[in-house]
Amino acid sequence: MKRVEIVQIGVGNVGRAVARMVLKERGNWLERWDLDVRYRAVADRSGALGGEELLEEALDLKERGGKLAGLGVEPLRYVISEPPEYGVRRVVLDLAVNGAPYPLDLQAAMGGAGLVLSNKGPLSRSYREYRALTASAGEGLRYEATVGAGLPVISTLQSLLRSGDDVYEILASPSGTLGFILSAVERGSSFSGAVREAVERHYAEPDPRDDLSGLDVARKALILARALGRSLEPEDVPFESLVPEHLVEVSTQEFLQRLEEADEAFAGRVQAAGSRGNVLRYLARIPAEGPVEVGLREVPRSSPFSRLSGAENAFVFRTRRYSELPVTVTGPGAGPECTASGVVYDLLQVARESFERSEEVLKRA
Ligand SMILES: NC(=O)C1=CN([C@@H]2O[C@H](COP(=O)(O)OP(=O)(O)OC[C@H]3O[C@@H](n4cnc5c(N)ncnc54)[C@H](OP(=O)(O)O)[C@@H]3O)[C@@H](O)[C@H]2O)C=CC1
Ligand SMILES: N[C@@H](CC=O)C(=O)O
Repeated sequence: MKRVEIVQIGVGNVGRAVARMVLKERGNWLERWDLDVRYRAVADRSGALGGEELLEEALDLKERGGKLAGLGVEPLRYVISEPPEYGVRRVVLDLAVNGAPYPLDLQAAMGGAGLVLSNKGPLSRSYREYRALTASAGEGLRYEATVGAGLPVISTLQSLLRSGDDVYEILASPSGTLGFILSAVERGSSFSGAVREAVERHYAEPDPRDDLSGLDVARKALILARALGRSLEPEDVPFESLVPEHLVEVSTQEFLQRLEEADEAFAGRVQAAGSRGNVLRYLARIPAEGPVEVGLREVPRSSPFSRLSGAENAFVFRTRRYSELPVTVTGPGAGPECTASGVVYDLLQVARESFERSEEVLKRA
């Protein structure tokens, strides 16, 4: 039997969907691949809860907004420092937000654990830190869910590059939240109502201003540019904010309460584009060379981007082999269930490949 233990950082909307999917599906993995997957620990900001005994209770507690500390936790760094039992493969799932777990991700990768990310933070720090993480984790790193949630975006890019194609540029509408808001306002919803709905559907980042400011799109563009082989720094990807100036500094709670103050101006921008026969979309252009562009664009109704609605994303890969008719990946690009699918697929790939690699080594020995 091939034994795998999960250390999961983050038990938020995505984290809970992942844990529930693993608990539901793992019986099939055991039957099909002899893969025995168990939780070593789940962690939130209050610490790490070990084992599986209280896992269901922990998921319910987090659903209600509680902290794992209430169930008894140890520091996450202790769990990461302690190696798994002999023969057990560890996979760390970083489903947290922003860059804080980076040192633990790095430590886990250096210790030989697999690393699966939905969190964009660890891959969008300085280029030096990016290289340290990707070099340490090697083939054990997967991050499909960081861009386009469960859509096969990173894997499509990697298969184009690995098969020897030249990717000239990626054009994308990569924000579920911004796509949802823009298409809702086009149909007559208010900006405030659309933002609140994106939050309720769990498309948005914990602070939706990380979506509205363009930061989340810039991070995705940086991840794609780096996957293309470009050694860019975060400041090489400037982005255009849609957050009203006077609501930048207030708390998240106050921002959500005062959203109505931005309704008129936002509707005005959408209507002005509409009167010219266009729509607004928040796009990213990631060329193989030259500046990466991220911002709000007015696109004609004939553009494939104008047809996107709700949390739909689109990624258009223009390459040497696909120059006239580009490769396009499109579908829902946000939401806990879709994101969990991407994470769970990566988890299985990392785990299975890790056992395959050691079987190869044994065969050669
Ligand atoms: N929602 C979506 O559609 C998608 C999300 N993602 C990415 O997935 C990640 C998770 O998103 P989501 O679940 O919606 O976010 P949530 O805010 O719902 O959950 C985040 C979780 O991470 C925990 N956390 C944050 N910082 C730390 C830390 N330093 N150490 C340990 N735990 C930490 C939080 O702990 P606590 O509960 O204590 O606050 C919380 O449990 C984000 O990075 C997001 O960008 C990617 C693709 C799509
Ligand atoms: N907040 C993000 C979630 C996925 O990365 C989005 O809206 O696209």
